[in-house]
Amino acid sequence: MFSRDIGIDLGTANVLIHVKGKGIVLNEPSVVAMDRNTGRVLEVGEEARRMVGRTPGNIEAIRPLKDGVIADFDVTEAMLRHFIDKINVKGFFSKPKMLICCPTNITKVEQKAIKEAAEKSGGKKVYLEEEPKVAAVGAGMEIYQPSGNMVVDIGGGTTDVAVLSMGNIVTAESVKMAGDKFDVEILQYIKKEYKMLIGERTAEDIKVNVATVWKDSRHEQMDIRGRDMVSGLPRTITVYSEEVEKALREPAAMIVQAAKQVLEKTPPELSADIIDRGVILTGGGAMVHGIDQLLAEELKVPVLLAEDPMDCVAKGTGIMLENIDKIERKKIV
Ligand SMILES: Nc1ncnc2c1ncn2[C@@H]1O[C@H](COP(=O)(O)OP(=O)(O)OP(=O)(O)O)[C@@H](O)[C@H]1O
Repeated sequence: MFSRDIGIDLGTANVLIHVKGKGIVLNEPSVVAMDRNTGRVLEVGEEARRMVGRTPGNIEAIRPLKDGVIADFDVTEAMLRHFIDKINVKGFFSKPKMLICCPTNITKVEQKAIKEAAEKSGGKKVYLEEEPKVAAVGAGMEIYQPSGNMVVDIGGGTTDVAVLSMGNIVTAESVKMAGDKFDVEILQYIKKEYKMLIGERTAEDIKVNVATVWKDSRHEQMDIRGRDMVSGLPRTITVYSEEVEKALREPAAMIVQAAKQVLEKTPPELSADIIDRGVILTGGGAMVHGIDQLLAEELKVPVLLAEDPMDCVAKGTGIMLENIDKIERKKIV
């Protein structure tokens, strides 16, 4: 019977859902707005994100997955079910297979609960897969060959670095430093340097429009608004690429360090392949200006940004589900 298998990138910053034959059908921030008094979920996704930093006392906008781990399991489960229900799985002809890609560091108990939540939402068979592997597949790497492929997946909460060969991870590292932490560093820099408080959204705007992690490669400026810590009044200042580059030096160095550690542990034959093929960057954090140049300089290997880096995991789930199909069909024959 016609089936529409579903792949889910359950990320710290965003949730993406890929449906076989349709492509990516949902892409929303991993945010849930709740009533603090009743515990009731008010909004999920984009609507909830608009509320971050702008809610009255009784409403809270939560990111249930923080730093690449599940900070609030019940809310994560509610969010997952909301998104699956939104794409109306129950309206599909047959119950779909689901492949979910969740943070690398979650516990066995959490894995089981995520599987159960997906099954309850209409999944026939639910698989969980490791994020860097799926990201590499989604970026078009031939990870099933006996050769070394290196991927650096810079998400919202974590950066996962992995060398893969013959379909499996050979060496890997995961650090809690990625796109969202860059926002926090920028926020803290503005606080320290200008004695001004800004919101998460403003910090992210600075990261996207002004920041760079590669010295002298970007010369932008932006007027930003916040609250003066001394007078308590609204204030506007101008920030420049050069100062943000300095503020992001340390966090960027942590990502470089994780990649170096992986290369140091990689068997020499696979290292040779990586020199030929280059390192592929995936995840939204990989779009931070200059990170490809910084890594290329530090690792002494070519570094390439994947096409649509934020979509790699979701696309990868689609490709992997087709492979599962092929394996299962072979078993039947
Ligand atoms: N143009 C851009 N420039 C810089 N950063 C960006 C850009 N677009 C998105 N980002 C950042 O990408 C991050 C989100 O990436 P992504 O959606 O891949 O994370 P995730 O998969 O949800 O997280 P994780 O892998 O940690 O679970 C956010 O920090 C966001 O600010």
